[in-house]
Amino acid sequence: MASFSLFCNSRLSGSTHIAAACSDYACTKPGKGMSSIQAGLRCSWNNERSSCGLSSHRAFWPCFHMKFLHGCVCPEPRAVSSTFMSFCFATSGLQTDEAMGLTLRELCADKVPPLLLDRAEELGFKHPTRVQLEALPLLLSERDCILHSQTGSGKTLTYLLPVLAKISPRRAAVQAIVVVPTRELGMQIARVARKLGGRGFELDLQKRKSSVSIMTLLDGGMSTRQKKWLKAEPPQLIVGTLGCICRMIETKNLKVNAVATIIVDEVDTSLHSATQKLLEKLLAVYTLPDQRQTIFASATIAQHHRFLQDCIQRKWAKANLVHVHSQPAEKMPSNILHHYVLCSSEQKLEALHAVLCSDAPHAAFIFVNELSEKAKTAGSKPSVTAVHDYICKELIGVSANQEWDVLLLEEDTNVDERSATFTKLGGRCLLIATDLAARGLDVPEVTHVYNFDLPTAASYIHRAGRTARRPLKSEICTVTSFISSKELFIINRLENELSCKFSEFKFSLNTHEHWHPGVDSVPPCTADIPSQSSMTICNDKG
Ligand SMILES: Nc1ncnc2c1ncn2[C@@H]1O[C@H](COP(=O)(O)OP(=O)(O)OP(=O)(O)O)[C@@H](O)[C@H]1O
Repeated sequence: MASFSLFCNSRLSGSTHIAAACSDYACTKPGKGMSSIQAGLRCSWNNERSSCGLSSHRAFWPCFHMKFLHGCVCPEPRAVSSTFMSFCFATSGLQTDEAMGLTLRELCADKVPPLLLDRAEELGFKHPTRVQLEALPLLLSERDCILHSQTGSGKTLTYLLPVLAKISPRRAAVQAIVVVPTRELGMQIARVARKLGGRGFELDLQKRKSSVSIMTLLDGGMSTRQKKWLKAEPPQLIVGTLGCICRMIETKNLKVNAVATIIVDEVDTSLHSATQKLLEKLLAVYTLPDQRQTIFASATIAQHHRFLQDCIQRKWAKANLVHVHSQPAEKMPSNILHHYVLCSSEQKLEALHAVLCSDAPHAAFIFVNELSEKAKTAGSKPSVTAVHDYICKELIGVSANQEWDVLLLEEDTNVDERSATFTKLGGRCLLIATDLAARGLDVPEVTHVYNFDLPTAASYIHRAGRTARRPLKSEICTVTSFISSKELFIINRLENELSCKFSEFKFSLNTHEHWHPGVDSVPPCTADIPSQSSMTICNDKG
């Protein structure tokens, strides 16, 4: 038996909503724990306080067994279920979700085929990450959802499991679409989907075909063979860029009448004037929200309350769209250290070389800003290429780390080279890239990220997020930005906007050996911020 307290503004509606919220959330918990949670629910009033007792099955309600009886102000009765959940996680005092002991299998029991769960376990997904814990029950009960959580927190598995579980492998029709901003992210998501649900477990226990066929529709990569395949034997899952998917629908190569789920990954990248029109067509014209489940995902969604309302008003999603905001106080993983190096623009390349030699990262991403349109028209050499060439010249063959695979990724690289670069990612690689590589790419070996040029705050989050990608571990990773003294104010701004602390790496150009950090092993300040979790809910009444 465990209990918690909620403070509400209004007695009557508060008590009703708490009861409704608890049973609503209990209903989203699959399996045998559910009935005992509902049975044990009771509400009573005590000086403006509604106290709910929950007795539950141990396996399904582990967080309540560890800490309970906390107060939580509920500002809006309708938001009570979000408060309820955020409260549970924020006050549970748990460091990792693994510590809660709940397995992915228990969380998804009865809603995800055992073969799919077996495969997830084989791939190392045994315990859910925080966002999986919060969102999977909702997604598995068919709710439309905005998944808003840190980079590397496991959003891909969060939406792929319910999608693959819902697809009927014996029906030759496109049943789900994942929209991605770049071809590299598309290739990566298709790879994860194939590992989970693609060829490999062809037959289920009743000896029926149970693998899902997956196809990518990525810019620049549509062959006649693919178009024929789309028509003759449609795949069940499509992973593609918005432009490519819309083109295929308009040219009637892709039929969407059987689509039951659409996921828009990195959704904030689709909200610019050019792409938003295409997104509008896909979500509100070619397909209808009432006939499908809609999932949006990103680590950065500016003005998320407004985004949620807009989605409902524009009929991009159903009116009961839920915003799952996992750990909102921590914009970035707390195991990332943030450093900056002060140097003039002429010294930058040398400084980068020196830091690389000093850090000797296992694998790293080096981000360089794209050239301005003006510079491009003037025929200037992209600085990303210049950095790549310099690194190759200086590092390869002379350094002790000559086994690094130095790779280049930028917009102007042709499709085949981009695919080749993507397949080489992993192991001991140094990728020099523009922001093309900032979104979603998952190379768990990356321990260091370098900002040769400073990005915007949102881009900083995504670039930094290419490291620290083992959600249930806390190895320390580093992001180093190279700035001139004139750019120091930007660092201050980033500190405020991102709630993180930067420390200076001091360095002398003549003596690379004497590199030393300004402050030794500064713990990231986000570690001091109390862990929180919140979730906003919007129903028919808004
Ligand atoms: N339950 C889990 N247990 C262990 N590892 C996991 C689990 N879920 C996901 N991962 C791993 O965590 C890493 C990050 O996952 P993923 O790429 O889905 O993050 P993300 O939240 O989509 O990040 P981004 O916002 O940067 O795209 C991947 O290497 C993935 O394999």
